[in-house]
Order: sequence, then C-alpha cells, then structure tokens
Amino acid sequence: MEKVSVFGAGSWGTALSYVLAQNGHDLLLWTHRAEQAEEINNHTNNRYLKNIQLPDNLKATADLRQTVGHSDVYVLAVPTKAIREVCANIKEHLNKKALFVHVSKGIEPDSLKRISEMIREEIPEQWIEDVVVLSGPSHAEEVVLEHPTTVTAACENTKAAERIQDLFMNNYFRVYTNTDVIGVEIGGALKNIIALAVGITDGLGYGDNAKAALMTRGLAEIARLGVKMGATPLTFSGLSGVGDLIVTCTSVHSRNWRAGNMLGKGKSIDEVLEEMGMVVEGIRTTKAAYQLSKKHDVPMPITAALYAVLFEDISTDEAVERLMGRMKKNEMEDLINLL
Ligand SMILES: NC(=O)C1=CN([C@@H]2O[C@H](COP(=O)(O)OP(=O)(O)OC[C@H]3O[C@@H](n4cnc5c(N)ncnc54)[C@H](OP(=O)(O)O)[C@@H]3O)[C@@H](O)[C@H]2O)C=CC1
Ligand SMILES: O=C(CO)COP(=O)(O)O
Repeated sequence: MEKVSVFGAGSWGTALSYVLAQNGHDLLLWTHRAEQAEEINNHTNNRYLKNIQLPDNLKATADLRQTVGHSDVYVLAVPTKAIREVCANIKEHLNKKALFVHVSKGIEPDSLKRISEMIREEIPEQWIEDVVVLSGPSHAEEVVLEHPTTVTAACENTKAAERIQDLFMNNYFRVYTNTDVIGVEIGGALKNIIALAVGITDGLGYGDNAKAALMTRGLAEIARLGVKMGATPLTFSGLSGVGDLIVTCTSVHSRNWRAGNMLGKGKSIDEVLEEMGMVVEGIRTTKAAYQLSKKHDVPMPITAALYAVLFEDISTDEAVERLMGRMKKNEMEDLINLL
C-alpha cells in the first residue's frame, strides 16, 4: 500500500482514483471545487461519471497543501491547458522530492511543449524524482465499470515506470512499461486530432471507408512527426499509438469524436464546446501539431485540413476536397525516404 495524490477530479482523475483506491492505496484526490470534494466524499461524481458508486476509501479534498503533503507520488489529471497553473500551485507547497505522473493528452500551442516538458519547466528540478506518462486506450467510463483496459507507463527510468505499473495494475487494469516518453506523449496527444476528423466525416455521413482512411493515414502522419521529434517508430504500433487511435476514433465515449461529429453535422465550434461541458483536447492540439509540422518540415495533410476547418473557417466539404485532391503519392513514401 502506498500513499498517492491525484490532482484533478474530472472523468479521468476520478476513474484513476477509483483504480488506486480499489488497489488499497491511501489515496487523496484534489479538486479545485469544495462542493465537488464533498460530493466525492459521499461516493459520487455525477457530472463526470454518471451513476457510479465510488469506493469508500476514495477521499477527496479542495485543500491543495494537504494533497501535496499527503504523498510523494503526484498524478496530474487536469486538461493540458491547466497543467502549468496546477504545477505552479503545487510548487508553492513542495518540500520533498516527488514522482510526477501525468495522464493528460495534449501539446501546448506556441511553446510546442509536451506535458512532461511543461512539468519540468514549472517544478524546480530539486523536487522532481522523475516524470512518468501514463497513456493508452482507456475511456474513464469503461474503467469504472471494471472492463479490461490496457495502458503504458513511460519513463526513461524503467524503475520509475515500474513503480507506477505496480501502483495501478490489477485484474481489469493492465499496465505495460515503455522508455519512449516522446513517442507515448506524441501518440496520445495527436490521436485526438484524427478522432476529431473521423467524427467530422461520420457527421457528414461518409461511413467506414473514410474512417479507415483517416485512421491509417493519420497514424502515418503522427509517426512521421513523432520520429522526427525523436520517438521510436515502434511505439506508434503500441497501446499509446494505434491502440489509443482505435479507441478514440471508434468509441461513443470519445469527446473528440463527438465534437467532430457535431461539427460534421453543421454546428459551430462554440456550440459544440458549450454542449460538451468537458475538455476536447484535440482542438488546441491541432493548432500545436500544425505548428510542429511547420517547425519540423513534416507533411501532415489531415492535421492541416483540420486546422483550416477549426482556425481558418473553411467548410468541412472543402477540407475533404483538399485531402482527396492532393497530388499522387506512394503509400510507403516514408519508408522509401528512410532507405
Ligand atoms: N476521460 C478519459 O477517459 C481520459 C482522459 N484523458 C486525459 O486526461 C486529461 C483530463 O481529462 P478529463 O478528466 O477527461 O477531463 P474532464 O473535462 O472530464 O475534467 C477536467 C477536470 O479538470 C478540472 N480543471 C480544469 N482546469 C483546472 C484548473 N485550472 N485547476 C484545477 N482543476 C482544473 C476540471 O474542473 P471543473 O469541473 O471545475 O471544470 C475537471 O475536474 C485530458 O488531457 C484527457 O485527454 C486520458 C485518458 C482517458
Ligand atoms: O484518451 C481517451 C481515451 O483513451 C479519451 O479520449 P477523449 O478525450 O476523446 O474522450
């Protein structure tokens, strides 16, 4: 049994707390809203996980200082855009080294930082034992039903990844380890772009051929960028790559797919975001990935088409025309360029 602190009580922070509490750990979940802490201490979090009874030993608080002091394992489960703010607030209370685990899937626009890089920028090195990323095909809604789920814990330091593997692993939540932090972070963040695009084509009524095309060519462009940034190519065939791409592009639980679907049916971004009420990471990540593709000079046509829909106001029909009207290619051009 270990002491663990989880920061962020949305769907994923609550679902991971459920797993940790069930595994018998002494778990404290921090939320920035006191009324939500009270609800969780009465064993529900209905805004984020409807009709789920949370374990009795899942304790929540709105006291950040108490949560930082509670343990030396910090699981950060807030959206990418809140990572810096939450880290800056945690920093104020630090007086010992901690193992930071992040479970968020995004890249910061403009700075183009991955989340582990943002954490290392916000938290002084003296307080960081290591940074582990936990990622993979894992919708919160299914985890709390205890349906079999597999994820990857990635860290250059295998011992740190194994500590996180041991913390989370149980008979319905299976954790693998990986040392490729860049590949795991890039795969987890960029699959949301493809899920938005698939949602759009589903909303337009295009069906399964278009879905398979976007998923396959989407994985090719994610891997192309990731490898240029230093990732191991094989990581993209793993849980945090193709695994998470499959689940996010095909599951009704995916917020990114649902947001894309509404866009495909003609709603505006503002209408979509208001209706969702939960984070849709793929929108900001599309901007960041588009900027990364320019910076690294990597062609990413699906990302570019979605960027034009989201930020340049072209129609979804025109985006599809742009993608289908591109010049002829060899499917294996990346491999050919490597040889
Ligand atoms: N949901 C899932 O199945 C999975 C999600 N993820 C990733 O986990 C991350 C979190 O997602 P998820 O839990 O789903 O998101 P949700 O939208 O469900 O919840 C976000 C939570 O973060 C809180 N929050 C937002 N901003 C701040 C802030 N500045 N300070 C403190 N708390 C804040 C929100 O509080 P409030 O309620 O007040 O808005 C809410 O509790 C994302 O990067 C996502 O991609 C990864 C795997 C699975
Ligand atoms: O990352 C996820 C599942 O692995 C969650 O995806 P959404 O944010 O699209 O719901």
